[in-house]
Amino acid sequence: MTAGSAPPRDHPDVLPRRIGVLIVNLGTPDAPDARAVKRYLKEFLSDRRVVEIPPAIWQPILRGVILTTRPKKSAHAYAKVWTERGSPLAFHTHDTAAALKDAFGPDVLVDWAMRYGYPSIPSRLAAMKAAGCDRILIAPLYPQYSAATTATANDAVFRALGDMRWQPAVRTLPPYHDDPAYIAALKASAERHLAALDFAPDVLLASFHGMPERTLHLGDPYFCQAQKTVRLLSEAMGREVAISFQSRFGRAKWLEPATDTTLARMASEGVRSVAVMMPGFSADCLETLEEIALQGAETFHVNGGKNFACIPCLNADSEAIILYESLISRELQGWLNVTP
Ligand SMILES: C=CC1=C(C)c2cc3[nH]c(cc4nc(cc5[nH]c(cc1n2)c(C)c5CCC(=O)O)C(CCC(=O)O)=C4C)c(C)c3C=C
Ligand SMILES: [Fe+2]
Ligand SMILES: [Fe+2]
Repeated sequence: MTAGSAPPRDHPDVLPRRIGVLIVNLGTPDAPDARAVKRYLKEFLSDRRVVEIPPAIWQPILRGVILTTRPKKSAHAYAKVWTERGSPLAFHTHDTAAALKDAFGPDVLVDWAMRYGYPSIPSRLAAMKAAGCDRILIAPLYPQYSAATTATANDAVFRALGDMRWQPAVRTLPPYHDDPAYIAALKASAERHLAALDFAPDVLLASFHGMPERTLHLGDPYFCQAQKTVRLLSEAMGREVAISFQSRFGRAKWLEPATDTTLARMASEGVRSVAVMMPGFSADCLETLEEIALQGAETFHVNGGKNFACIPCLNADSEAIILYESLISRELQGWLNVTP
């Protein structure tokens, strides 16, 4: 084709060039029932980045034991936190993308996808490409890097690119566990919610999703990044922040101290009031709303604690949107002339 001439009639459409930002979160069942939870758990727990046991050993356990017992139990837990808008993790992630829609100007499309379930990563990447995005920033919303979260989201993106003749250029958002904008967002959100309580907590506890302890020794930086987040937050807030790890799964040793035993111990040692925040979760979900806000409160109370508060995740609150605008505009530098 020569300059100025029209493309030949069989030439593929060339759309105006745009930039995509794809926010990625973990994924959640379609409904709070055993069938949907089973489908979700099968996909999630078959991911070799999540359960690092050889498939020949793990798949019979997964199919024969876990998927025959856990879906019913988990569906019951999901039912307690399900809303008119569906799963909290899904609607908060949707709302985050919606709030960022116009943040980077008309040439930047912001969308969201889930690593497991819907909307899927391949489908949203295809939609971005169809809308003319030739450069895409993948933003896995995990402040602390883990192979079980960040890496598997990026793997799914790169697998989808493997099927494309004309790939977009891709960047991935690095972990932001020690980014001043993240620490500032956590501090502002925690202080706003603490100020609204009718008690002043003796202890502020930061509860992170756990991981098998083995992953730390294999080189996963998650544990150390969580520790650093808490140290920086504690310095920024000018108060002690305790740390613990929740959501233990399976029989292996997980990172410690565990949140449930920490809450029980604190209450039995005379701590009267506690506020729990979950800085590793970008959005409220089953693990924060059921495991902490409901079960955690019960554990604290039955062991003698009096006041318990669960601080919401950043979700799509103003602190979160300021944070993501800062992180994303920095990553778009060179693609777009924006100031972080
Ligand atoms: C080996 C099992 C698991 C690992 C490793 C793991 C790591 C991990 N998970 C999150 C974030 C979330 N996990 C959520 C739910 C969830 N997690 C596991 C297991 C492991 N997670 C299970 C089996 C479940 C499903 C619920 C249940 O049956 O208990 C969620 C919530 C999803 C929702 O629908 O609300 C999130 C979010 C992180 C950040 C992480 C490692 C750092
Ligand atoms: Fe999990
Ligand atoms: Fe759980």
